[in-house]
Amino acid sequence: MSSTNNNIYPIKTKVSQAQRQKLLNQHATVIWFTGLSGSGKSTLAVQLEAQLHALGFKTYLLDGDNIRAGLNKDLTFTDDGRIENIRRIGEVSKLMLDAGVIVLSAFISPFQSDRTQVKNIVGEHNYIEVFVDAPLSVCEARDVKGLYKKARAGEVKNFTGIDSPYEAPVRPDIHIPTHELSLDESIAKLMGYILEKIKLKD
Ligand SMILES: Nc1ncnc2c1ncn2[C@@H]1O[C@H](COP(=O)(O)OS(=O)(=O)O)[C@@H](OP(=O)(O)O)[C@H]1O
Ligand SMILES: Nc1ncnc2c1ncn2[C@@H]1O[C@H](COP(=O)(O)OP(=O)(O)O)[C@@H](O)[C@H]1O
Repeated sequence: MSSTNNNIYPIKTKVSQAQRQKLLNQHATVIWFTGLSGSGKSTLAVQLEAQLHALGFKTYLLDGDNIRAGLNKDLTFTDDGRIENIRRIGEVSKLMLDAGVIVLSAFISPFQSDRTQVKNIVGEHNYIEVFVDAPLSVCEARDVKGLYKKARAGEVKNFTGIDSPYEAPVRPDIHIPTHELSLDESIAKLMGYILEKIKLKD
């Protein structure tokens, strides 16, 4: 018997991912929302999940604030904290894909290399990247949680767009400029792209 890594011996299940997908009648996919704080990731992910669920798809939404309140509450907003945050969410997303689920992941995920790593972890045919795009000035004016104000006052450190970087995706699968599109228009654009991809093909 050979070990893959330090005496770890993964078991093989009797039920395959293909069988789980068939039971759920969907192509398990990760829909990855990336963008500045206040760009609209959570709003879009919540609405999209509701619409997909209403159509009978089995979904689960992973959202930055929720995950950082539990699984990842040990992590900070330093570069290293964010890198580990996204690595873990990539692995969680992979487990959920294995379960056959449509995963909506809404994280700032500011670094291109981390998003590429997630794509590699879950497989590029199972990954749809959504760039939720609004200029920093618009996100700051929205200031949904008052965090930009705190960051400008120096009360919150390492805030994305202020004193921590955001690397915009160069070739996202979908680009949603939320300062130009209404929520309904944004959801229509997302549905138009995603519905075909998550249908199970024979
Ligand atoms: N320093 C700093 N920078 C950015 N965001 C901050 C920070 N501190 C707290 N918050 C809150 O955490 C949410 C972002 O968490 P994420 O896990 O998505 O961030 S990351 O992907 O690890 O960069 C983010 O949620 P969104 O506004 O929905 O993006 C904030 O509510
Ligand atoms: N097209 C749009 N899509 C998503 N949110 C929008 C859009 N237009 C305006 N907004 C507003 O922008 C804000 C985005 O906040 P939120 O979803 O919490 O962003 P994030 O999760 O990226 O931090 C909300 O107040 C939302 O109503």
